[in-house]
Amino acid sequence: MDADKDNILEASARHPKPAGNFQYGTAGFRMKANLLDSVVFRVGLLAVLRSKKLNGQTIGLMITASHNPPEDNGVKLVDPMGEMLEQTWETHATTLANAPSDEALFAAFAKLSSDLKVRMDSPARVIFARDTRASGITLAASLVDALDALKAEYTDYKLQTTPQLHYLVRAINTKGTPHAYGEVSEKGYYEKIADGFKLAMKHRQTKGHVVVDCANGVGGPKLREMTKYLASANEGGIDIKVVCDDVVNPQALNVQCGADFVKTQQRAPPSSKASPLERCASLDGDADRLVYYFIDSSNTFHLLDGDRIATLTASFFADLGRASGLIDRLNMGVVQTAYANGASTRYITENLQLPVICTNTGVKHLHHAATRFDIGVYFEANGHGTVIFSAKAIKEINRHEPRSPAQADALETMKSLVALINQAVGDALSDLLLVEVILAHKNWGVQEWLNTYVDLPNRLVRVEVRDRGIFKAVDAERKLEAPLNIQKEIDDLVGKYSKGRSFARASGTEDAVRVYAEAATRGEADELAAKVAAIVQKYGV
Ligand SMILES: CC(=O)N[C@H]1[C@@H](OP(=O)(O)O)O[C@H](CO)[C@@H](O)[C@@H]1O
Ligand SMILES: [Mg+2]
Repeated sequence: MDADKDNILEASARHPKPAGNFQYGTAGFRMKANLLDSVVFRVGLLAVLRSKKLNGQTIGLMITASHNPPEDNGVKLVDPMGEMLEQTWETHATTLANAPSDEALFAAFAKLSSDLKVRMDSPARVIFARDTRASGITLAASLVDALDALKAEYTDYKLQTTPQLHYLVRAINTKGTPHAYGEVSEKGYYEKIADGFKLAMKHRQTKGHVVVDCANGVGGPKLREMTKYLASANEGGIDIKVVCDDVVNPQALNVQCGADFVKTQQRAPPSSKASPLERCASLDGDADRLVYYFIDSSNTFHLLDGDRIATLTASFFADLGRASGLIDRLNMGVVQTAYANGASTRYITENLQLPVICTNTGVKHLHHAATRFDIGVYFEANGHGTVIFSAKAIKEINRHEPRSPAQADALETMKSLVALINQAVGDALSDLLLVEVILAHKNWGVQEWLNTYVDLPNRLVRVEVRDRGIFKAVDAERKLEAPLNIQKEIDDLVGKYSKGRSFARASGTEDAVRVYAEAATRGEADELAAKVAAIVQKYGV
């Protein structure tokens, strides 16, 4: 520890902490890039500690601020199986990030390593990557300074999507085991997904092309790369038209395009030249979120968001379960948050007859709940999600003896989807191909997909209050237990609206309270949202 002490103190002096309080939030640390130097350095120290604690398993570190503006950046850690960092360690990250001086930082580091019984002579391995933000290169250098100070082994994977980094972490840590996830390289990532796609598309064909807006981020070059591993549509592959892929000008990132723009603005990027019924999709800045959309023959815009991807995917797996004869052996379910449109929840429970779990916001909560199913489909309405398979599901799928050619076909498709789907984390590129496979199997276009159910009109508003901390949510964030009496006022109001549903909760990523409302008509949804927002405002002064 003494040698570490000198090294940490010396290196930390090059990365002084600015004023302010930092918090490892829903998506790691995220803020203006010029405030992040010390944070990234310190998260690097924690990554080393985490790897040592786990006997040298590889930990991932991603430098990205996803859909935030170009001048922001962020950092998050990836655990050995490609999952998000274990929650108790988020607190440790926050502790290190806020140590007021180099000495205090070392003291906090030493205390953590002793409290957590980390063997400092264990090896430490870290891999890292970044999105296309201009600040990413300097921040990666701050990270390397931390890794060098503690003599950790590391690999810089440079530009990658967030899900690619998760893939690499999982592939490294499962290499040579019976659960080997795939070859440890970017090429291995494309090959695994493309092989799954090709198998799933046997005897099927995609209809026309899909236009993909890449938010002018890292998803652009990576999607182009992936297309090299896929055949064109007339050879059983897919025609992908990549747009909004300007990564030369970093200022263009997420501006007037990308999944967050499309979802929150409920419209196509202004640069879109889509014609009626043309299939369009948008990724976010680090390519872990995906939404689809189209304009119909009367030029009306329709969004096919995370709820739609969840319902489409769940219905397809239910079909495959029945067709393969595995339906009774595997339990299947969907995980959503309170932001899921009520019509989607109803469609899943009533039409698909599948259970739905509602969790707190943040994919780690959804992912965790989805592990309760053998085949768990989870998506946030904003387009972040995936499907995960239990060990039992994989075993059943691999050993089941089909009793007919139809069963064999369904089983083959299931196997190929296990390869195609990025089970470590929601992945826009893998989700895109998953949707394309399902549409091809169902022989559907976007209109048929939309026709499965009718969304309830809804409204999401942001309310700024003095202290959002006083709003304490319970029941998967659908109710407020504090301030006292606020929930009763909201309930009384909601009761007056046909198909009314509304809730308020403090955002985990922004200094605001979010209010969501849905009702039978657009006018009522807007009115309900405005009135609940007024209640929040009243309690928030
Ligand atoms: C309503 C909404 O879209 N909330 C987002 C947003 O969380 P908030 O806690 O609502 O700020 O950011 C999270 C992280 O990116 C994402 O997981 C979540 O879905
Ligand atoms: Mg993202």
